[in-house]
Amino acid sequence: MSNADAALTWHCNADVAGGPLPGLRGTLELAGLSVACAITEVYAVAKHQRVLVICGPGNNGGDGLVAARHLRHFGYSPVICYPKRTDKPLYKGLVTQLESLHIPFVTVGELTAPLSSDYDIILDAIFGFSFKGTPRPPFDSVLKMLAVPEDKTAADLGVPPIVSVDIPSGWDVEGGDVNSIGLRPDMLVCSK
Ligand SMILES: NC(=O)C1=CN([C@@H]2O[C@H](COP(=O)(O)OP(=O)(O)OC[C@H]3O[C@@H](n4cnc5c(N)ncnc54)[C@H](OP(=O)(O)O)[C@@H]3O)[C@@H](O)[C@H]2O)[C@@H](O)CC1
Repeated sequence: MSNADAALTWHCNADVAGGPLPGLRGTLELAGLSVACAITEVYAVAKHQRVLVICGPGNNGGDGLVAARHLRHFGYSPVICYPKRTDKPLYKGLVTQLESLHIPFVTVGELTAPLSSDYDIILDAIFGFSFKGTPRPPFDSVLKMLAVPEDKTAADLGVPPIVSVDIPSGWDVEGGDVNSIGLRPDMLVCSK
């Protein structure tokens, strides 16, 4: 059994450690762990160690914060961009856990093109099913860095493989890429 499988089994096993965590904390933990496990299956740490985790202001961002912690435990080197934080205790706790693991945080201004020079994978945890309208700052400029127009390739633009949580960020949950954001993830991790 891999470390990722062991972690997922532990989380889902109601007989250990009092069982799964309740409420939003529990769902974030399970979602984030599942995302990290999915990444280990597809992007081996030996070739994809440097992971940029971009977290939005809602629960999609929370999935990303949890995934970053597990990725670190699985041997990856995550770096987090979390430009719009909340004061909610659950989220402050997630950030404290990441800081205690010495996982670096970067600002949007510190992200420079081409991203492939600094990162092997991007984890897109910016927006999920509650995204509405057109992206507002600072996420509009982040999404532009991740966009790959139809007539270009990610390699042309130096955009690393993108793993999106639940929905490609900037896409409408029903209508798709109605704003022509151009974010085209290589992998989507979502719950059924
Ligand atoms: N059962 C569950 O709930 C579970 C949910 N889970 C995960 O959570 C995700 C849903 O989470 P969510 O509902 O918190 O919303 P999410 O998509 O993260 O974004 C909301 C934030 O985005 C912002 N925002 C919106 N539009 C914007 C714009 N145009 N430009 C800029 N900002 C904009 C908006 O800001 P506001 O409009 O309030 O100012 C708000 O702060 C879901 O997809 C899944 O991944 C799983 O963990 C497990 C169970």
